[in-house]
Amino acid sequence: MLILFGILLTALFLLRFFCRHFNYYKLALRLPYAKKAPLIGHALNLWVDKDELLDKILEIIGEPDNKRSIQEHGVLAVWIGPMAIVLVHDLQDIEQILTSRDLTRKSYQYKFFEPWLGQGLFTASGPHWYSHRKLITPAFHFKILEKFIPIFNANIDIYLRKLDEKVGKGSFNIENYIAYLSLDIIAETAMDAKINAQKEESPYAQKVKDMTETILLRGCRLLYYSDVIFSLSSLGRRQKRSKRFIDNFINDLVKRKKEERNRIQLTKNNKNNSEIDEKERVALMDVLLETQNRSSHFTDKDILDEVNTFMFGGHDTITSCINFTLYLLSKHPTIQEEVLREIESVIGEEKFTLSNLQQLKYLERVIKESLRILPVGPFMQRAAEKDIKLRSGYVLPAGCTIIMMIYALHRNPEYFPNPEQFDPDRFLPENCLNRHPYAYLPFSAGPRNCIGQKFALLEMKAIIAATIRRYKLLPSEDIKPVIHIILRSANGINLILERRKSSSNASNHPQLQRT
Ligand code: HEM
Repeated sequence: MLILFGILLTALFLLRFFCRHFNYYKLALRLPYAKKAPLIGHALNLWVDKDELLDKILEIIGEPDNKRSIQEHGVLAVWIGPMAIVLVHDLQDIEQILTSRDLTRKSYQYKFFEPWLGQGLFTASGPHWYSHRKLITPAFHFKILEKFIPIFNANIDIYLRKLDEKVGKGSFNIENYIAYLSLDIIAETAMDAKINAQKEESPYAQKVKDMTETILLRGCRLLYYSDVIFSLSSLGRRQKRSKRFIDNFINDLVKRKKEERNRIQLTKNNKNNSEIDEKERVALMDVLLETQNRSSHFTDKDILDEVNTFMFGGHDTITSCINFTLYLLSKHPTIQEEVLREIESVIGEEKFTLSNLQQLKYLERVIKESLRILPVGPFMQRAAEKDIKLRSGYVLPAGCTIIMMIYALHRNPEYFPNPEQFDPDRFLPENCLNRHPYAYLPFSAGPRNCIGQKFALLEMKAIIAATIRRYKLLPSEDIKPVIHIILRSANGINLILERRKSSSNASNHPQLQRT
């Protein structure tokens, strides 16, 4: 009797569930789909170690039937139990999604970032995101970015000293050298804080790494998708401790910054207060405080969320892209020498400035090509808020998760012939002329594109140029790309360094003399 009642209750529950989601299933079931076990779909295939996820997804879309379906229709639904995840490959569909006003909401998985980033730009949606995006955009103006170049220079000096110790010592993993350098730079540019991640064990840097790791691990364990189970788990408690530390650290900085700004305000009477002094040292946080002065809707919590967002968005991404580019240069000595020739002719042994970094056009093409082959954001996700009819006639139902396949998009031979070949000349102006603007999307596009891309390009140019100017990079071990939130290498970036003869010694190097 009890069993019969249980079966009836389950059937009623399922019936109610399918009735409520009738439209979703009606439309989702019409999409071309990757065939797999009934009911559970690909749930078991994607239940893999975090290092294998990229391979598994590529394996699914590489299966002959699925590949044909993607080429023919531009979309493929992968079922994970009752959930349809729609992989979108066609560049016109991707353009439609990225430019649609109804598709600015991020997918379910982004909620795992919320304990850290709150309602910062990366995670927010709707009117909150829209108004903040408008308020924060001026923070990335070249006038402000220019003030960051001395910060790049000073931190790069420390990095070069550290790397000097690796010359002549054989293969080593450069990954953490870049990671700590970019953390020092983003902490100083975003918060005006010297965290000295390169010099010593930095508790703040440790907590930031911890936060990223706990988010990654949560995403890999279905059980932890439940907020309750996660918050009771040891991983959830670890995340909470890191979050508390990070928030206290930033809130203290905000408090000190406000006091400092009040002091400065008292002493300058004749200046236009809404403008940032040309000579004044400025961090992204100052721009947020300036914004708060102008808009009473911008709260201290908003500042905390946005600073955390800058720290997240502006550190791992840059680290991964620089690491991949150095790796690719080590594998392509002729291109590496061309990069060196350009640095010698444009900058010589001088310090980096906004102007000379902007003139490194060949290096810019190298970085663009590196981001094509190894896009740091290989998949971009959205949650459909309304039904979306695609060019092919298929309809993505409201409620489904959409994954745009940037990794595959960048390998479309129609736009990038011989796609696995590393060839920076693909980005010569004449070669870009007739390319579809949505064929290459390392920073996304449309209203939710990367707000920090100009900042990123400048920093990456400075770090890569400083490295190549001083060392010849020799390859050591092939990388294994994996998705750990972003694309990175599972086995690190192992290289061999040789000091260049043309580069002057640390003692007479203009940058190194200052530290
Ligand atoms: C190589 C470096 C970088 C790459 C490849 C990159 C890539 C991206 C991509 C693909 C997105 C869109 C994500 C999505 O729609 O899900 C994005 C968004 C974003 N990025 Fe970056 N990024 C980089 C560096 C930076 C830096 C340096 C900052 C800040 C200092 C930054 C801040 C942001 C923010 C705040 C967003 C969210 C924008 C919005 O939704 O309005 N990024 N980035």
